[in-house]
Amino acid sequence: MKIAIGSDHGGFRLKEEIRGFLAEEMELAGVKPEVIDMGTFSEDSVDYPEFGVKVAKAVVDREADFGIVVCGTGIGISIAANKVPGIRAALCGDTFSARMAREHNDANVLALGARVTGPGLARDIVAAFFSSAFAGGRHARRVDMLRAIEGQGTQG
Ligand SMILES: O=C[C@H](O)[C@H](O)[C@H](O)COP(=O)(O)O
Repeated sequence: MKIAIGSDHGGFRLKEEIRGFLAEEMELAGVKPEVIDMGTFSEDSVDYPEFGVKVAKAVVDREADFGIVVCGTGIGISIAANKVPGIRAALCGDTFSARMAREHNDANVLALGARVTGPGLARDIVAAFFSSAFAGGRHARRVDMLRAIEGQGTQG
């Protein structure tokens, strides 16, 4: 499974930590990940929309199966990712939300706030997200409605 990951300067350190533990956590879920790091690559100040969109485009262009985006709060970068049609980015600060984001919303991007969520909890959130699967059924109808709002029909 390919995972695109990106952050601004506020999320840089947590992005680096996630890169470190992602393989370990996902292999526990029986998945071998390939991580595509889309930056940023230092703590120098940058603008979160650039990195949210880079990760989102990698997902809709199918260069990656999922994305992870990180900024200070996770808010700005998740808003940016969600501007790209086909993206369902979920800002998660707890493991229940991470599981529901996959099971109910078929989220394809996980957003985290590095100034809100510590690395230990972030690790558990990542594990919960990637060990959960879309439940379909009534939720598929609702996700189709989200796609319709984008004017994309049922594709994407
Ligand atoms: O939603 C936006 C993010 O939290 C950014 O990481 C934050 O706004 C960056 O703030 P600053 O430029 O003060 O580090």
